[in-house]
Amino acid sequence: MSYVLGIDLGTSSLKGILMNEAGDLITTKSAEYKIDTPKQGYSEQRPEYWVVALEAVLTGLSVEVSDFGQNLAGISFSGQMHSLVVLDENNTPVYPAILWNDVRTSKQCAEITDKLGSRLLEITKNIALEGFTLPKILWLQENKPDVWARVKKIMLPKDYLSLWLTGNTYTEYSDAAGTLLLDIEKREWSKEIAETFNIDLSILPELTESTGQTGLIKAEIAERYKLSKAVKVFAGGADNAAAALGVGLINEEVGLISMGTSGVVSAYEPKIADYKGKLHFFDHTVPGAYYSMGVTLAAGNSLNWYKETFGKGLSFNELLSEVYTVAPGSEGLLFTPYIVGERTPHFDSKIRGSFVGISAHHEQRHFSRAVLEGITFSLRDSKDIMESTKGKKFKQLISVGGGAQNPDIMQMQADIFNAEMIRLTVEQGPGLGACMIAAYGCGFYDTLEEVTKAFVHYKEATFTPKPANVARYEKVYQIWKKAYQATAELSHELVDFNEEG
Ligand SMILES: Nc1ncnc2c1ncn2[C@@H]1O[C@H](COP(=O)(O)OP(=O)(O)O)[C@@H](O)[C@H]1O
Ligand SMILES: O=C(CO)[C@@H](O)[C@H](O)COP(=O)(O)O
Repeated sequence: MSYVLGIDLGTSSLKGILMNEAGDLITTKSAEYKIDTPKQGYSEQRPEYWVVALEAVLTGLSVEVSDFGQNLAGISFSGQMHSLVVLDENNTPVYPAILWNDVRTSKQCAEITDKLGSRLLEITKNIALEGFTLPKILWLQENKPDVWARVKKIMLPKDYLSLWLTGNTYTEYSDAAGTLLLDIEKREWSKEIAETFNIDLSILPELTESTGQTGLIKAEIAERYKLSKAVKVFAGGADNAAAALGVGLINEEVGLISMGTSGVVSAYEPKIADYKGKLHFFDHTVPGAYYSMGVTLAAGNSLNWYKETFGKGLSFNELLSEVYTVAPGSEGLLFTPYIVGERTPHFDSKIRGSFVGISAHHEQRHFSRAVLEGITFSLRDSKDIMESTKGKKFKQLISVGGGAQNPDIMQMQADIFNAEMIRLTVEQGPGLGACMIAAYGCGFYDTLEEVTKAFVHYKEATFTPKPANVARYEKVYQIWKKAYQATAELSHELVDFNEEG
C-alpha cells in the first residue's frame, strides 16, 4: 500500500506523520528547533533550522519503516502562518524568518491602517496586526533596505520546505490569506495593496490550491532517502487551515480548539463573512471554503515559559501532576497569558501577562492550575465572540495541539467552554490534514469528504462538562475578564519604561 507523509512545520518543532493510503497511522517522528529572540519582542527562526529538522524526520522514517522509500507516494504540509521568508535570486534566505509571534511591527501596522483605511478590510477581510506578513515586509523595507534590495521572492515557512524538496516556488490560498496581500474575493494577489507599499508583484509566489501539486521530489533528495517512486509534493495549508481539515471541520457542526504554541478557536465558513476584523478570516484548505478564528498568542507558549521559569527540568506531566488537587478557580489566583501581547479579543502588542490574587497560602500547584485556567479563559474569549456573532453555540469541540495530551486540560476545556470535548485518534490535527491533502492529491480519493471519512476518527472517550465546575468557572471567568482592563495601562507603561532602557 502507498504511503503519504504530512509535515507539520510548527513553531517549536517539525512533526512528520506517515499514513497509508487507507488512512492508517504508520508512525510519527519529530525534531525540535529553537526560536531566536535577539531583542525583546523579536521572534525569528532561520529557514535552515526547518530543513535540518525535515532531514532528521526523513532519516528517522527511512530507518524505522523498512518500505518507506519504496512506498512513499506523496508529501504535503501544514505550517506556522504569517512568518516572512525572504529569498534572493538563488532562492537563498537573506534574513531570518520573522515569525508570527514577533511584535516589532506596531508602527508598520499603523501605517497600513492609515494608508489603506477601510480598503484593507474590504480586500483582505482582516485588519493589520503585528503577526501578519505585510507589516514584516514594511519593517524590512524601512529598517533593512540593503536586505530588502536583495529580496527576489517571499514565501511562507512551509513553502520553503516545498521549494527545498522540489526546486519550485509556490504558495497556496490558505497561507496567502494570512499575508494581508491577498484579495480574498478575487482570489489573487492584491495589486492595490502591493502598489501602495511598493511591493513588486513578481516577488509574490504563484498561487495554487492547497491540493495543487508543486512538483516532484528532486532526484538528489530521492536518492538520499532511497525513494523509488516519483514522489509528488502538494502545496498543503496554513497550520490552522490544515488542522481544520484534519479534525473534519468541513461543515458548521463542530468547532476547533488548538493549544499549540499559540491557542486557536476556529469555525468552518461556507462563504465569505464579515467579522469586521474581530476575528481573523482566511481561506480554508478545502477549495472555495473559509474559516474564521480567534487567536491567543501565547497558549502553550505561556505554559512553556512557566515550565522553563518555575519548573526547570520537569516534564509537562510532572509539572501538572498536582493540578487536579486544586479546585476550579485556583483558590483565588488568576493568570493572564499575555506574555507576548495579545490578539483576540484585545489587539494589543503592549499588554503583558500577570498573576493576580497571589496569597500566602498559594503553592506551586495553584500557580500551575492558574496558568492553565488563564490560557483556557483566553480561548473562551474567542469562542464567545464566535458564538455570539454566528448566533449559535458549539455543543462539541475538537481539541488538538500539545495541550490536548493532558486529561486535566481537556476536562478544564469542557468545564470552561461548557461543551463536550473530543480528541482525534491520531493526535496531530495539522499533520493529519497535510496527509489528507497528499492522499487526495495522489488521487487515492475523489473528494475531500471521502478522505475525511477514511482518515478522521475521534476517540470514543470524550470530556463532558461537570455542572458544578461549569457554574464555578462562570463566576471566576467574569472576574478574570476584568484583568485585561485592570492591567492594560500598567503594562503599557512598563513596556515603554523597559524600551527606554
Ligand atoms: N504533555 C503535555 N501536556 C500539556 N501540554 C503540553 C504537553 N506537551 C506539549 N504541551 C504544550 O503544547 C505545546 C506544543 O504544541 P504543538 O501543537 O506541538 O505546537 P506547535 O505546533 O506550535 O509547535 C507546547 O508549547 C506545550 O505548552
Ligand atoms: O499566527 C497564528 C495564526 O494566526 C498561529 O496560530 C501560527 O499559525 C502558529 O501556530 P502554532 O505553531 O501554535 O500551531
